[in-house]
Amino acid sequence: MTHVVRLEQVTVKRQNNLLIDQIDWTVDRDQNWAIVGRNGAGKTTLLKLLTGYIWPSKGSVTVLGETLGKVELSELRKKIGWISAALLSELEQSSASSNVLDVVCSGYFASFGLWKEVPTHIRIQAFDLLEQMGISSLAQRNFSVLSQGQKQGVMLARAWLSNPELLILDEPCAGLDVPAREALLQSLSAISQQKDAPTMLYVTHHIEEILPSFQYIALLDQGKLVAQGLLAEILTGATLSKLWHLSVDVLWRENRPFLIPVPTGQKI
Ligand SMILES: Nc1ncnc2c1ncn2[C@@H]1O[C@H](COP(=O)(O)OP(=O)(O)OP(=O)(O)O)[C@@H](O)[C@H]1O
Repeated sequence: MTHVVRLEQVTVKRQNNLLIDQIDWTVDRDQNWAIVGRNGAGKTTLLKLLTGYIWPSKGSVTVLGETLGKVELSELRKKIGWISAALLSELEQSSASSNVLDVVCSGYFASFGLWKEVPTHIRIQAFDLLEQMGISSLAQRNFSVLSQGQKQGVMLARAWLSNPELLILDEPCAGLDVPAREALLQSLSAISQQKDAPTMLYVTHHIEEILPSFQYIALLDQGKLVAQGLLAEILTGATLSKLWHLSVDVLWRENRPFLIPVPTGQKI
């Protein structure tokens, strides 16, 4: 079986700091992973490694069967959808005067802005996706005037349209209120249930965002992968308390985890 992601003994060192420390990690096609760790743990660095925006100091990185260093990155990136604060700020700069439908359609070309004629069937597909997400009324609105939650939804539709094999979500619900968060998660859940759904990697600080379709988790601490495997086994009060140096418990409802700080709030 071709692995979607395979990291072997990967280390990233910058100015004597170990950003990533000897990580071994394999993601298979039918696995969706949550990635959790404290601020500065190395989560975004790990994601940037997968798309070739950061180069390892040691070790090998293979993504969608291609070893980085031996592949044309622009071709590889066309197969990867990415939602992050960095992408949002790129879109805000490049698409300030574009309407929402055009921003979604730019996902088809993996470009910022539209430089080519969009085929009619792609426009229809883009509109259908917006409709499926309940935001088609925004289609003709200028992207720059959207609220944070609306922009996040448009980014997801843009990534969805590009039909990626790997979908990377770096804190996609940051700054969203609860209804906007749940709407975005519902769309994500719909994507995960499609035939040929992409493999998803989801970075978050909020475990209640981890949907039942995410069955695996990687815990990062100071650049090290300190735990990885099945969510049900790893996501416990004990492991999170150790990771965060804070007493917490995990409560499960409807197959979703919720964080409960232990009342004393004592540091462990
Ligand atoms: N080019 C660089 N040179 C030196 N240090 C860097 C560089 N890029 C990132 N770092 C450091 O690497 C560490 C990991 O950063 P990263 O952005 O991956 O963390 P994160 O887990 O995504 O954090 P957050 O949850 O706050 O977004 C941080 O301490 C950061 O300051």
